[in-house]
Amino acid sequence: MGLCNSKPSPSLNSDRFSEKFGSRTPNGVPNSAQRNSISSMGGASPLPPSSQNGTGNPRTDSHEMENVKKSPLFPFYSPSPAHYLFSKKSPANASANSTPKRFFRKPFPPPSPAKHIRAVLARRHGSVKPNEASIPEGSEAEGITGLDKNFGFSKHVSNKYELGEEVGRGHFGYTRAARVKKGEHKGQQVAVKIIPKSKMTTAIAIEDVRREVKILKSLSGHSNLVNFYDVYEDHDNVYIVMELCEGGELLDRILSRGGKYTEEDARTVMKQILHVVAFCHLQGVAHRDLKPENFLFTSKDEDSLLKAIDFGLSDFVKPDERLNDIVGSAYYVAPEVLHRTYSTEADVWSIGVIAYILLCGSRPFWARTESGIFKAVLKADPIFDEPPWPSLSSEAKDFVKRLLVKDPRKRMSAAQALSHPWIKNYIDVKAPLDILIFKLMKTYMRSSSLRKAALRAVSRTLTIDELFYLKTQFSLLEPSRNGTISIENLKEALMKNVTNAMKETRIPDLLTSLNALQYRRMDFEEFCAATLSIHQLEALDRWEQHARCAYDLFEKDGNRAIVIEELASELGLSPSVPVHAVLHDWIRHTDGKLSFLGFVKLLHGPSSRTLAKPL
Ligand SMILES: Nc1ncnc2c1ncn2[C@@H]1O[C@H](COP(=O)(O)OP(=O)(O)OP(=O)(O)O)[C@@H](O)[C@H]1O
Ligand SMILES: [Ca+2]
Ligand SMILES: [Ca+2]
Repeated sequence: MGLCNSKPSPSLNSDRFSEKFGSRTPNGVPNSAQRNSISSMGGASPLPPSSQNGTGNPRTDSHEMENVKKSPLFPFYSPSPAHYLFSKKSPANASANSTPKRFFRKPFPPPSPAKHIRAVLARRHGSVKPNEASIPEGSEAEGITGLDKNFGFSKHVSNKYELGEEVGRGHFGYTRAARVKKGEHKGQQVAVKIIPKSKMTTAIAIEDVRREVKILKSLSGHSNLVNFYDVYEDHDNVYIVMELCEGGELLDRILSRGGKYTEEDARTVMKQILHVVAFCHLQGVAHRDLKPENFLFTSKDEDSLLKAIDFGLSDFVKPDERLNDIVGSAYYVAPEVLHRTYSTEADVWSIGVIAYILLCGSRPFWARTESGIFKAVLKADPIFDEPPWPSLSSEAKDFVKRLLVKDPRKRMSAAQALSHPWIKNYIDVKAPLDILIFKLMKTYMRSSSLRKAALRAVSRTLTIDELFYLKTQFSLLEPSRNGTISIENLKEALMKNVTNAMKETRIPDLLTSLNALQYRRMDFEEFCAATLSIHQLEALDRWEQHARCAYDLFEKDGNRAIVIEELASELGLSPSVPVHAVLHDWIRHTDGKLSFLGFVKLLHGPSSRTLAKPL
């Protein structure tokens, strides 16, 4: 292994530009209510009108950036609907010393509550008009005729729970603290998310609530996921009873630190987010609305546990399935979601946006309008050369960059991100099983022996960091004493993590495609070949070097003479492809063996799309 010694290129960044950027306010944080009401104050624009190009991308318009710099003071801006202007109650966590009208000195506006993509609001509420998403108190569930709003949940929430003060509010529901009135847990404090039925004006909206409950119920139990207790309904509302998290939203903590975390603190937060998201993905659940408002601390302590909440937009996704509805919150949405073909990788993008915000206090993709944000997400590269980035570690930058890769196949998985040097070199992490391993193994098992030999050559060029992740995953599969794994090991590892969600998404079906392992075992060397991701390696600067080294190794003991027709069938080309013209350069004319070009194409696996891809 590691014969070619390919190492990551040294960082070009240094600390010499280190600068504290971002003025702080003396008085602390606005809570959700104030954050929203600040946003509503005249809808203040963070940029002078002349400087807005609608993309939010400074690289697309350096003039815009100059204007931003010349006008350093921005009103704190959020385009979110101002719920509290329409609510009679103020939330319980309003604190007297928070600071409305704060001013930030930043090239981009700091984080604020994210607004859902319009399509999301439309599917829950029908057509969307300004402020429609705000939830009036005591609304009636008259709704649209013909919609069945009976969920079959228990009735009479007040028999068991005494509802208390409101602790938070989103676009779809509001949450109240409550006390258990009777039974084993009498006296215990809980949270009750109340979703008004009057807001469920479409069949999709009703289905979303049903799924929110189903997913929360089936995933409950992970230490970084809010615990589900009960669900009720009455004529007006659905009530989801869960663990009360008393430490507030991650967004509030980011703001209370002037919009920026130290690397060390950001790492602690990231570790917890990645853990719970890797768990969801292993179960086949995409959260689809990851943002700092949807992570809550259990207590006010600095080292409090962080919990994922709000599975209102989440969905089950089978291993080979792609989702296609545009959901989420604009600032956090992944490019492939906008292209309407995506899976769990989209959550990892959102985590990248959160990581970016934690480390520098600004959003990576910003514009005033929804379409402007989308344009930035699709086209713009986030800034990494403005303060504070030059003073942050090169590992931190690499970590964020590898989450914010536009091509989802090249993006790290959540479990992989936990093995990234920025995390694993500094804190102890018990890596979770990665669903990606099973998916890659499935493709490998279906590959021809020639492709397997090519992958094996690549596996021998992996760096220590890349091998670290594979070693951890291999050990989670509990190899026997002679260092090999069987289909039984794979099954047991999955079953250790099984929940009802995994049954729904038929994750265990992945094992059928690995059936060939019934008759043999796999050693670590083959495991590396089976589970390395060519797409991810391709995204690295040193890919060319990797591939050349691998080709040299392949030349020594994998390359053989091959005729064009055989190669065409290896690549799964359709008979309509003019193979002689297309594959001409893929075979070396001197000895009839695979050329470097042919080798790299072969690595991508059997697909006629291989033809279209540049090297
Ligand atoms: N278990 C809990 N403990 C304490 N507060 C909670 C809990 N669950 C939710 N909240 C508070 O209620 C707010 C709204 O809850 P939630 O995010 O589930 O609603 P939503 O309407 O689906 O939100 P969104 O607008 O993001 O879709 C949260 O941001 C949080 O402040
Ligand atoms: Ca929420
Ligand atoms: Ca929600």
